[in-house]
Amino acid sequence: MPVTDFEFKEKYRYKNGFGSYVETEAVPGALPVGYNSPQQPPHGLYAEKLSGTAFTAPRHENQQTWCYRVLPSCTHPPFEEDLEGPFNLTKPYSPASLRIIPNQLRWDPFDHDDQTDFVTGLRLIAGAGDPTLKQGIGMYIYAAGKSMNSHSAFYSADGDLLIVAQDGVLDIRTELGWLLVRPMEICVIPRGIKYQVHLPSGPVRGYALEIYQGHFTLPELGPIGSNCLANARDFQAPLACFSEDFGATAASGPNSYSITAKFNNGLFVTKQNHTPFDVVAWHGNYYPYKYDLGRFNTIGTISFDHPDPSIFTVLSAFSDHPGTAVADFVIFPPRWLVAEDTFRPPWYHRNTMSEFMGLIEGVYDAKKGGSGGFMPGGASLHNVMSGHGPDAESCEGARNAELKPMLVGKGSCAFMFESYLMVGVTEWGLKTCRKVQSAYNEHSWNGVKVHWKRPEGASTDGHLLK
Ligand SMILES: O=C(O)Cc1cc(O)ccc1O
Ligand SMILES: [Fe+2]
Repeated sequence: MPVTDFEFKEKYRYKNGFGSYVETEAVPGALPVGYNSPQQPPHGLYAEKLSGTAFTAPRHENQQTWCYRVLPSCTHPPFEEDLEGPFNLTKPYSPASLRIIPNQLRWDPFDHDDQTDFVTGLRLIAGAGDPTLKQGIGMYIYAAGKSMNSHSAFYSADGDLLIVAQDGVLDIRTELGWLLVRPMEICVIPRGIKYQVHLPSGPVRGYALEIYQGHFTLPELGPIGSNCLANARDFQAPLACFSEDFGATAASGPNSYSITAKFNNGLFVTKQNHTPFDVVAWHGNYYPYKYDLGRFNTIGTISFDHPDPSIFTVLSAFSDHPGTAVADFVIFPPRWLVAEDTFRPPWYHRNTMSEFMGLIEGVYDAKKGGSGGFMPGGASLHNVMSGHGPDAESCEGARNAELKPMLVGKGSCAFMFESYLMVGVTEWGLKTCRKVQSAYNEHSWNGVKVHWKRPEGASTDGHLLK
């Protein structure tokens, strides 16, 4: 069900629609009419264009936003590399530092951290490819106990970041307006857009997926038709919202704003004497957005067999090869299972894609919950062609279950980042976090029983006895 318990605030008004062209102004008349870059934009604002695709990208892919702001973004001294910063990567970042292994991995819930904010609490756990080539993905765990300083902002030049709120509320101020993201909600912050994360309800923990290439889109619906899964109207874009604090009049003195850029998975910092949240109006189709996973219209079989999990795709980042995703964001929400004469949990499988999973809340139907199991705030990784499937207990339960209509996953939601890329794990993911469950394989699958009964007349070497 959709998340409904929110306190209405003027700042949480949104424009609905996925990939829509949005126009929003916090002050009437701030958007120039007809022009993008008039000689003198209204109210003494500067026009600044933010591109999300190459200028010459085909129309159906082209993404850009025109911002009308107090000062342009270039007005700051050079960046300096934050070598002491807490970001958990080797410096400079190299894809070669990732451990690319076939082992099935599962992590206990990741620790909360009172000392970090959203940026210092962001940990790369796994990934593939290279931000400098604009190819690949990064998967993150975040844990933060403090709001970001009100004079700071963060952006990533590496890609678009999809944030999955697992525990605690994120109140995100972006250059283009505010997004409130609660557990069971997600948001996407596109490459380059600056933001500041506040924690109105205390500590937070969650997951994030960065795509170094392309953008997230809605999956094709094929014969499903024009509705279902994530409907376009349920995606929400912020409205323009700005502060005034700049130059000699800056309330907090010179260069008191710090801007942190994630650039090739390193952090770089600059200072400036004006707030980056000074966009009074904007228009375009390149903007951050949020989505309430409770609005996902889940579909499934009403006859038999377990369909592919692609029916649960919320967002997909397409590769150049149709149907093969750089990354799919897939959820497993509560749903009715009615399949007859069917092994209802996920089948045992080996997948040409890699599967990173997390649990937002509840219990996942194919895995034990509780201590040592798959727990909210934990994760698992089943890399390319690494066999996996229900643990022994879930398997026996499913083989022997009475197959009446059953609601699975009530109060639960697992998700998957599925990618056609082979994924490597960072040092933090394998060691430093100290959450890897060393007995994952043994506990899950050692107890998988042999049910094979050799039919009368069959030999033990596969040949029929004459
Ligand atoms: O491995 C998993 O649990 C995820 C998954 C779920 C499903 O219903 C089918 C295939 C699949 O990989
Ligand atoms: Fe799987």
